[in-house]
Amino acid sequence: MHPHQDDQAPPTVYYIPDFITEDEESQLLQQVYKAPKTKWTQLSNRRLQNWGGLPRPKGMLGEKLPDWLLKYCERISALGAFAGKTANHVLVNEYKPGEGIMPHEDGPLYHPTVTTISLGSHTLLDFYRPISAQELDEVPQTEESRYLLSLLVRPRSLLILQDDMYQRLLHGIQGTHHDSLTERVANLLATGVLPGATLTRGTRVSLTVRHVPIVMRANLLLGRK
Ligand SMILES: O=C(O)CCC(=O)C(=O)O
Ligand SMILES: [Fe+2]
Repeated sequence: MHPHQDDQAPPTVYYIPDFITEDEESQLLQQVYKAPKTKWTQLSNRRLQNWGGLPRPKGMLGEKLPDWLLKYCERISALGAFAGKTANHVLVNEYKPGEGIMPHEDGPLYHPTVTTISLGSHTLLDFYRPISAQELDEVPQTEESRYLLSLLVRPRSLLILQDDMYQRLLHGIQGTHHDSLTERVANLLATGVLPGATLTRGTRVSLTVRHVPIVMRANLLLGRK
């Protein structure tokens, strides 16, 4: 049996090319790189900035978003991406060519919609089936056999993932320098890139814009009104 035969196509993916203009893209990049060095967290294969507070199981100690991010939180929320709520959290990730992120789930702390603006370069976001309990007894599932499809995100685009794409599947980015665009890229038609093309990665900065439902106010934590 073909290993992917019983998997459904993703139910809720919206890909919006040119969601922001080239001017807005360079302004956003300027703001990201203007942030103090201490705002960056260096990980082994990327670095990141966290804005809006640190999401924790008991809630997020909310911090005011700067205007340059609030603008996009509001623009994305106005599309109805967060069921009437306004996004209050932004993760900025920077990937140099060859960098990526291991397949993972984003977890339960967020409203189950993730929206991503890409800046500076494209990337290929790969999606994987989770390992099911019954399969654990059988043949070990390799990353390759669990791979389902990829989405190409080009600079200035907005990607919105909801439902199973967010809650059931894992997503990751391979640490490569070149991406070959095969039939496994599910949104190729929407990107204007021809099948068979190879794209070379530059430095990509992504803004992952989300809504964290449980927010604590600092003054409540300090016991003041
Ligand atoms: O850079 C991206 O588009 C994905 C980032 C991501 O998956 C995350 O930060 O959880
Ligand atoms: Fe993620």
